[in-house]
Formats: sequence, C-alpha cells, structure tokens
Amino acid sequence: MACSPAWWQPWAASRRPDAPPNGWQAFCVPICPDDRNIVANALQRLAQPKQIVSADGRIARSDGSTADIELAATPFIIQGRQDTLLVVRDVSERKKTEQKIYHLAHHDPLTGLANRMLLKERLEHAIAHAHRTGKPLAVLFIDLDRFKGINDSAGHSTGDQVLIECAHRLRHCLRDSDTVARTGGDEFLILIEASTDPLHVPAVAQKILASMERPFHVGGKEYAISASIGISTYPTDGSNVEALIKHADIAMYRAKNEGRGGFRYYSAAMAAQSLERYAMEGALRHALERGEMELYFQPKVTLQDGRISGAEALIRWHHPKLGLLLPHRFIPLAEEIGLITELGWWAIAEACRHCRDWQEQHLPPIRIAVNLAYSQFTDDRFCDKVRHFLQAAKLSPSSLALELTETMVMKNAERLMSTLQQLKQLGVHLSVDDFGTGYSSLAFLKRLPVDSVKIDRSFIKDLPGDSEDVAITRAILALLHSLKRTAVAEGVETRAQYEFLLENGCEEGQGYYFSAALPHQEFHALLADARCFAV
Ligand SMILES: Nc1nc2c(ncn2[C@@H]2O[C@H](COP(=O)(O)O[C@H]3[C@@H](O)[C@H](n4cnc5c(=O)[nH]c(N)nc54)O[C@@H]3COP(=O)(O)O)[C@@H](O)[C@H]2O)c(=O)[nH]1
Repeated sequence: MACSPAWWQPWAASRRPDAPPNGWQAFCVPICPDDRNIVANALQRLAQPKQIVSADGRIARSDGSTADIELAATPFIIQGRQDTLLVVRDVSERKKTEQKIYHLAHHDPLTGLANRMLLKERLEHAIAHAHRTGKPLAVLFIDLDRFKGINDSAGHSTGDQVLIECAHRLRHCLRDSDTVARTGGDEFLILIEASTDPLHVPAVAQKILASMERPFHVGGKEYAISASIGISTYPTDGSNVEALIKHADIAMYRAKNEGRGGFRYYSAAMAAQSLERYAMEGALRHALERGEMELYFQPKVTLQDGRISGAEALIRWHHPKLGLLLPHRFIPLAEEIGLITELGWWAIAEACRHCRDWQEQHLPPIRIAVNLAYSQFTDDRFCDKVRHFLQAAKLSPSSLALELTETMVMKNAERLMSTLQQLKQLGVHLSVDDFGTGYSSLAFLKRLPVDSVKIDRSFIKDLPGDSEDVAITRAILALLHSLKRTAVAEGVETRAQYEFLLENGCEEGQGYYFSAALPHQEFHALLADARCFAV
C-alpha cells in the first residue's frame, strides 16, 4: 500500500514513520482510533468486484484537533493485477456547514432550545424506546400566562428577554436527558423519558410553575408571569407523536381555563369538551357575518325620580343549535381567539345606531353604555376609531358611555391614561365597572378621568341586612361623592336595596328590580312609555 505525502500532512510530518508508509497498519495511523473499524469495515466490502465503497471518519491533527474525512475506494485492474485507488478528502468545512444547517433547522434561534421538528424526532425515538422497555414517558405542554401583556406594553425586545430567561429556567428544572423545545411564541414542549417514578412528572411540573412565578427582571423593570401546563403520558394518552402533543395541548387549555398557574393531566373527557370548544370557536368566527349577534339593553335609572337615564348594551348570541347565549358563554372564547375586538367594534356601532334611531324618534334622551374589552382598549388608535363610529352614526359623543372594569384599567394604568384623557376631550362619558373588586388605590381613582363608577353587585346583593356590606357601600358612596363622581349601583334586585341606595345618596341604579336587559324593540317600548320606576 502506498500513500501520497498529502495523507500525512495534517497528521504531522514530524510523526511520519521513517520508513515509507506501507500496509494497512501504517495507513491507519492518522485515523482516529474510534473510527478505524468503520473504515476497515467499509474497505472489506471491496471484496465484491467492481464495487465502489465510501466511508466517513476522522483523522487526528498534529495540534490535537480532528479533521473530518471522506474515503472513496475504487477497485481497478492494471496489467491483470487487481488494485484499489483510495481517495481521501478533508470534508471538515462541509461537515461544519451541515451541522450548522442541521442546528438551524432543529433549534429555536431566540432561545437555542430544540424546535418542534427536533422535539418530534426525539419523541418518535422515545416512543419506540418506551414501547420496547415498557417505561412510560410524559409530554408537557407549557403556555405562559400574561406574556402577551409584556409584549404589548413593554415591546417585543423585552418579551424576547423574558422568553430567553424562561428557556434558561426550564432547562434548570430538567435532567440533561429530557428535551425542552420552544414550539411557538410563548409555548414550550417538554419530553420527559423513562419516568418510572409516578411522582417525578408532577414534581417537575410544580418546579416549573414555581420557577415561572419568580419575577423576571429586564431593563431595570420587574415583570410577573405564570405558566399553565398540560401533561399527556405514553402509552395511556396516545401511541404516537401527534396524539401525545395534541392531548397535552388540550390538558393545557383546561389548566388555563381553571385559573392559570397550574397543571392538569389529560383525560378522555377533556377531548370531548375540546371538540365542543372547537365547534363553538368555528361557529363564533362566523356569527357576526351570519347576523347571529344581537344587543340587548338594560335600563339605568335615576334613583331620585325613577326615570331612565341610560341603558347598558349587552351582547347576546343566537347560536344556531344552542339558542340564545349569554356573554359568559362566548366572550372569554372571543377574547382567547382574538375575535373580541371585532365584536367590540360591532357592539359600539350597533349601540350608536340604535341610540341615534331613538333620538330621531324623539324618545326621551338617554346615554348608551357599551362594555369594552382590554385588547380593544389598548389599540393606539382607539379614540380615533370611536370618533369615526360616532360620526358614522351621527351621534353626539356625550350620548355614548364606555365602561371599563377596574381590573382592566389597573392592568396598564399609565398607558391607558392617555387614551382615557383623549376620550374625555372628545366628550365621551367614561365609567368604571365592577368597582371594589380590583384593589385600585384612592389616589389612583382620583387621577382617573372618569365620570361615573359602578359599585359591584357583590356589595349590593346582601343590602341592607349585611352590616359589613352596609359599611362598605356607605364608604364607597362617600368616597365617590368627595371625588365628584356619579355612583351607579349594579344588580339592584329588591325594593329594600333600592331604598337603602336612595337614602345613602346613590345617584343611579341598574338591576332586575327595574328591568332585565331587553331586546331593542322591547326597550324602545319601555322608553316610549316614558316609564318612571320610582314608587
Ligand atoms: N366586551 C364586551 N363585554 C360584554 C358585552 N356585552 C356584555 N359583556 C360582558 O358580559 C358581562 C355579563 O353580561 P350579561 O350576562 O348580559 O349580564 C349583565 C346583566 O344581565 C346582569 N345583571 C343586570 N342586572 C342584574 C341583577 O339585578 N342581578 C344579577 N345577578 N345580574 C344582573 O349583569 C350584567 C351587567 O353587569 P355590568 O356589565 O357589570 O353592569 C357584562 O358584565 C360584560 O362584562 C360587549 O358587548 N362587549
């Protein structure tokens, strides 16, 4: 066997044997010991005539590093004698590029975690292994709670830093043999293999939840999020990659719906509910274009004289199969799937149109109130859009009231303050809904440019019998009066409640004692009647 001098170069001239390299043993010297068998095995296949064989291996460089090589052996016959031409190429650069491409294709560029493709590959191997060994495995589907709020309020680069830190914390909660993947914006999948201890997976889930609840520090500011986790296990919850991921996802949705910051194992009952949810989602996406949404109107009454001062527009859905649905059956879903903004603008346009119609028919003038969703209100052009809808309906801004919950305002007070001020300048009436449930400070309430505050029905419910609610309601009324805000009591259901509120100076009330929410024709009739609710 004769080798060209180039074969020895990378390995080191100084280490070249004195005698010219000869024979298989000598040829193998530069090849890394671990790879010699691979090369030898490949060359043995040359025993088959006319066969070209190739093999990959590594050679040791003089500096201690290694180079990737590719060997191609071609048998040939010269003057009746069989020989072999062995061509060896340094393919280190090509290998590096291949590895780079593989890494890019299998990893998330932001966090460096595995991506969905790699997770699926590993899960497929893990399922095969679990099938052979009988050791179960678990898939954890993690979705961050309130992450979108960070992106919306602090910007995407802050959001990115939070995601990087999340990835770091997740890795710390797991063994090296487990796989953590980022599979979407704020979604992560984890593969836990060979979890024979039944307490191991819930313990990991708890550890992850605790680690996500620690505050995140970015750019000198502190951010709080939590995580919801769904868990599926092999073989109980599925026998293939798709089923296990889908079922962990369903369980995650359940964890989220049950209050966030927790984990749930998948169960077959969840699948049925999830099908129901998908059907509901599909129907909701078409409800507006199919004309299935309707606004109902509940009167607001001036307690002193019993006259209708306004109405709250409350959305209803005529579901083609389920009949008339109240907002709690579909508003949370509309929020989740991003449809709430469209529904919200439809409600504003529709409420303005009805209010203008009543004015044109010379009914007693009233102000129409519409509920806002948080995502709708955080739109930078919110005020311009409101102005546009008012102009389109030819309605004066003072005839429109917008209701925001206290929790909504507290979520991002500083950013929303400027929108509130713009709306105030426009002349729209602003009202804080569900007051008393959101822990806003008195100083904060004083700064809020709102006209009226609705006292949450939980304080009204047990009036006047419950001494604590009596004290709280009196305190809220005194506070609102000193801040010169109009007080509106929600959920007034009895005459005793009405009298208590009237005696304590509450200006307006809304509730079944006066009227439930009504379809627009019935509300029109009530208004035309110039009905006075005072007794
Ligand atoms: N973003 C949007 N949210 C909307 C819209 N329309 C409604 N909503 C939200 O749904 C919440 C519930 O509405 P609804 O089921 O219609 O309930 C309202 C009343 O029917 C109910 N109510 C009224 N009087 C009483 C009463 O005496 N007792 C009692 N137990 N319930 C009563 O309260 C709801 C109105 O309350 P509030 O808004 O707090 O004044 C609704 O609260 C909105 O959050 C929409 O278009 N967009």
